[in-house]
Amino acid sequence: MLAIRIADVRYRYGDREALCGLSLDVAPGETVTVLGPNGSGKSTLFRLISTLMPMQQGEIDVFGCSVRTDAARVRGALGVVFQSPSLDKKLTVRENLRCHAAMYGLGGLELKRRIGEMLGRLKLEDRAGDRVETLSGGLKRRVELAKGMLHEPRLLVLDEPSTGLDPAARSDLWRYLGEVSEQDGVTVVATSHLLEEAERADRIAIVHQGQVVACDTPTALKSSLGGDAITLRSADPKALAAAIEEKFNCPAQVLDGVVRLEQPDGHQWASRLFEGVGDRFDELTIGKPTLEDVFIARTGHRFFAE
Ligand SMILES: Nc1ncnc2c1ncn2[C@@H]1O[C@H](COP(=O)(O)OP(=O)(O)OP(=O)(O)O)[C@@H](O)[C@H]1O
Repeated sequence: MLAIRIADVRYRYGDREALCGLSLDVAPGETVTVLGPNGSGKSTLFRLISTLMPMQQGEIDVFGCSVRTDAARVRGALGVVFQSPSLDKKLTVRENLRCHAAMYGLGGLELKRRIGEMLGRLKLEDRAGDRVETLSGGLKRRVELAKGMLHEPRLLVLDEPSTGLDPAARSDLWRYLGEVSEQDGVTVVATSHLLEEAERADRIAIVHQGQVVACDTPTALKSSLGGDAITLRSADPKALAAAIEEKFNCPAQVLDGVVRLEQPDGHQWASRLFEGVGDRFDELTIGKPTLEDVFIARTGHRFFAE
């Protein structure tokens, strides 16, 4: 049984279509990043999976339970970490965890055990009695995670979990997510608009304008481009692209004033380009394809220009 089955989901806010037939399957125990630029529909998808908004069209099942007809069971299987802080600043770390546990009917010795375990795993033991308002951003995120994991969910969904974290705290967060996935078999689905952190997951679902445009392991996505990414800067990029296409009979794309090609043998292409059209460009760069190159290849847009 799949951990999540998302089939042809559409969602509109008035005239604006935020999800346009989005489909994605997630297997139990996987970590998946839903990667997309601002406005691509990630938070809308997160809200639908976590039953915070009613579905309009399409289906979402969590461990076989429909978010439409079985929302209570879906919620029982889910741990949710929101983009905006959900902690009570005036309460201590332990008090926040206790309040959350009450909503799941947890109490007594079992609750004590779970709180102790979460505080230990997230290295929060010595801060358990501190008010949340006195904690750093990274520590607060760890408390959010402890809260999301307290009732031992089978699936953890996180909306932009590294918002406001510095690179070290972000790395800690992903190490922890890797641990819960490997040690506890928890399925992790996190939205992100950060290319570099998306690569920490087993698979990446790239979302553009409310649809999944590519979904695979980070390595497979990058190797799907089949070669090196070559970029050329020129005073007249359109004329340069036209000259390359005519001379070498290969596609050359102009994006944000830069000419781009993808070719399997970048270095040989560099000498060909210098010989053939060297007088038309000022700078040539060759690199292994990045996730941004994958995004450009699949959408025709730059990731951060959206
Ligand atoms: N409450 C709302 N009312 C109207 N339009 C909305 C609402 N929430 C989101 N939208 C629109 O739906 C589209 C998708 O937004 P969504 O927040 O799901 O994207 P996102 O990928 O999470 O973006 P971000 O990374 O900026 O959080 C956007 O065009 C957004 O403006």
